[in-house]
Amino acid sequence: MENDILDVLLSEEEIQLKIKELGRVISEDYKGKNPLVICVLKGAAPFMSDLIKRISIHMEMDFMAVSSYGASTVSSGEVRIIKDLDASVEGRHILLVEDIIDSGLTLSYLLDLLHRRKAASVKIITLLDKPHNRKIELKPDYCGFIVPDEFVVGYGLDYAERYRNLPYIGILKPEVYTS
Ligand SMILES: O=P(O)(O)OC[C@H]1O[C@H](OP(=O)(O)OP(=O)(O)O)[C@H](O)[C@@H]1O
Ligand code: HPA
Ligand SMILES: [Mg+2]
Repeated sequence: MENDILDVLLSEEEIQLKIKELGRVISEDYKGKNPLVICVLKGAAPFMSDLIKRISIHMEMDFMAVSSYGASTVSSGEVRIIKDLDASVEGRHILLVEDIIDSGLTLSYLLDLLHRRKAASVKIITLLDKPHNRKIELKPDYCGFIVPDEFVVGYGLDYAERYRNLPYIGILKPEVYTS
């Protein structure tokens, strides 16, 4: 598995330090709001799990599973809901947790959905932002790191469902997905 990684982009330590800082800011910004923190499965699961431990105010969590990449490095453009939320979002302050924003298609679909379901507010927190190939203009409210235009894996991010279990974020060798 490790042999397929070209370079380590972000170490475990760098990721954890950033999450601590993001948790502090979120705790301040959402004081008294009891936010509903929504994890966009599967990629955001490790980030969500580390982030909530750094949030020091009351909050609730829920999960949604969507997929648009399948076994490809390019978005299919079609976002499929695989698992919907358990609870209503009406009147709630929502914080959407993502691992990466790339084309922007996944989040623009979810933003639209949550607004139609009458959330009081919807904000986005992403660990990684890859702004180079946006198909839709979209800016995160909170962001860990801007990453280069490379296919990255690890810490939840996959290629064809693999590499999610790497504890760091690395650049995948192009021969892995071009061969
Ligand atoms: O901005 P976009 O181009 O839409 O790409 C970002 C989305 O793509 C990946 O999820 P994917 O659909 O591969 O599902 P997964 O989280 O289960 O890996 C990633 O986790 C984001 O949710
Ligand atoms: O660079 C990426 N890596 C893994 N999953 C992704 N989904 C969108 N971009 C990426
Ligand atoms: Mg995802």
